[in-house]
Amino acid sequence: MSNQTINLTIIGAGLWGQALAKLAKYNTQNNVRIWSRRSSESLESVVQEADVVLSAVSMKGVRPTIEKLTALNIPKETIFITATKGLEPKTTLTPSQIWKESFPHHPVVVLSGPNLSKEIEKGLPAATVVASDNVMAAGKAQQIFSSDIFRVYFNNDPIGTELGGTLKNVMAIASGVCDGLQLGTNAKSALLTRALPEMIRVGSELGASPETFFGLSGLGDLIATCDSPLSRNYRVGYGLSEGKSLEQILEELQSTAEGVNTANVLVELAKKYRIAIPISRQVYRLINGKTTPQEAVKELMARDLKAEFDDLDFA
Ligand SMILES: NC(=O)C1=CN([C@@H]2O[C@H](COP(=O)(O)OP(=O)(O)OC[C@H]3O[C@@H](n4cnc5c(N)ncnc54)[C@H](O)[C@@H]3O)[C@@H](O)[C@H]2O)C=CC1
Ligand SMILES: O=C(CO)COP(=O)(O)O
Repeated sequence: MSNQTINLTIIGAGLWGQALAKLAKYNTQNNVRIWSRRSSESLESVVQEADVVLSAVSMKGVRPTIEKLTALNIPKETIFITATKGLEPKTTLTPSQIWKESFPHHPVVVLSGPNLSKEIEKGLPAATVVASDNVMAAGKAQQIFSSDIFRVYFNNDPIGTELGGTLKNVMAIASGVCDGLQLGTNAKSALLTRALPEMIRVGSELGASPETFFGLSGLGDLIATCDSPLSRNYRVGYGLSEGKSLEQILEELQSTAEGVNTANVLVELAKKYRIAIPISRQVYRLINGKTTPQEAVKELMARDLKAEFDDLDFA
């Protein structure tokens, strides 16, 4: 691995932006700056010299951040890394699609994996994926973050990698409900197993490779988020199972739970492309007050009987 200094600017000083800054600083050859809306420095001053700009803002911050950056004169060699897990409500685009649309001549890399920020902050070992159609850019992202506490894999399916991390947030809400209602290990296992083909159906329709969902950013993040009270999305589901309102849960959370917005956008996408999303649909109904946790479980159990693999095409 080269010892060349890399100038990295991280935009977004939330939980994930700070954890990623810590990982990047762990490798002392990186020169790391972190910027947020509340920073005293101008955005221009922190991106001017950057080789790589990483965005770790929440979904609602992606478009405003990009609008600020497009007003600046950023050299086209600058690599953008997006670490946001969400879908844009108006356009249903993923963050990397928005970055690519706004910066068509820049390399864009997706970073996603089973990476609960609290564990990363403690220095516990973890792995992630960087995905891009630009191999050199992905290699640079790998170089920035790889260390003896963080193992970084590469793939060339940015959309699949991004959708794994995005769609599992909706499943984490369902999983929190499952645990909160004490439905047992069999139910939880069935839920997570059926969540994966649902995610793959959506991904395939949007141009992702099915295989990607069996990797760290898909199955890996599904396991991490659906089985940990450290996940905010899981906590949303758990709270709903206790009869709390979504408003109360989000007020108590004081943090980002992307699965709520993602479920709403996903239902629109599913309608447009006619994709079956039974689990996500129940999550959507639940967060919008159209069903109760108990009713949602009943409806999932009462669906028409079908073959286990009739809707997946791995060819
Ligand atoms: N915390 C975690 O464990 C992980 C989070 N992520 C993803 O990273 C993203 C950020 O998550 P967190 O840092 O945990 O959330 P957070 O709530 O701690 O921070 C959100 C960040 O987005 C910024 N932001 C929000 N609205 C904005 C706007 N309109 N303009 C500019 N900036 C805005 C905030 O200033 C803040 O820096 C989310 O998409 C999340 O799914 C991904 C992997 C792990
Ligand atoms: O994406 C995450 C872990 O990979 C973080 O999950 P939450 O956003 O549910 O906390």
